[in-house]
Amino acid sequence: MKRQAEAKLPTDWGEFKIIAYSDNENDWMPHLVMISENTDLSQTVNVRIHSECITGDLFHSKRCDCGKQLDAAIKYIHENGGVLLYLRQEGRNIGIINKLKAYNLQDKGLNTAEANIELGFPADGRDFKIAVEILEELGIKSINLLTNNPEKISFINDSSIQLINRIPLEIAPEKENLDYLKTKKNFFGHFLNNI
Ligand SMILES: Nc1nc2c(ncn2[C@@H]2O[C@H](COP(=O)(O)OP(=O)(O)OP(=O)(O)O)[C@@H](O)[C@H]2O)c(=O)[nH]1
Ligand SMILES: [Zn+2]
Repeated sequence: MKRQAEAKLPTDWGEFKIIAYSDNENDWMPHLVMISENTDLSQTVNVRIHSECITGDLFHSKRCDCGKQLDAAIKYIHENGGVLLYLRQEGRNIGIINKLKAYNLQDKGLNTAEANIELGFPADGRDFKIAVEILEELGIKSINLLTNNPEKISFINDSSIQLINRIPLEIAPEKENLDYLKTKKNFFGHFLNNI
């Protein structure tokens, strides 16, 4: 995992720097990092570790809360300083094709975890090793993490990175994603108070 390229990135939210990380300089899908201007990486840094969800992040799908979490995280990071890690872990690491197959199974009554298992995958195929590697490469030693996911918390707690605070990133449920959020809370143990 290496820093392959970086550039200034002005956005609707404000000024960021974007960095692409990959083993291979010709990788078309490198992990991406957005750093808000004036972020001091030697202090405790606000960090969002976001797993790619093209349907939610780009097409504003209502099946999940990913797109709204991404927008809220970028806004928070712009306002308070911080770093967004955009990890290419589409569909909790099963890829977009399998995620669409999982959606069909969910339409037949399976929940998000059961659908993954029915397709022969773990309920959640991610780990956050890459996130730790990237944070280390950036020289970050201490973070506040924007998440509701207890797995991310324990992964960071077992790493070289010091976790100071969890910043909740809870989105108001809608009827289309209520079952999805219930599974997040009841099966995966996410800290969700509005469900
Ligand atoms: N396999 C599968 N993946 C999904 C589904 N809905 C969303 N995802 C993926 O789930 C990932 C986001 O993970 P979530 O569990 O929603 O949230 P999280 O990032 O673990 O937790 P937070 O930090 O609180 O947001 C993205 O990669 C999405 O593409 C689904 O129904 N099936
Ligand atoms: Zn999503």
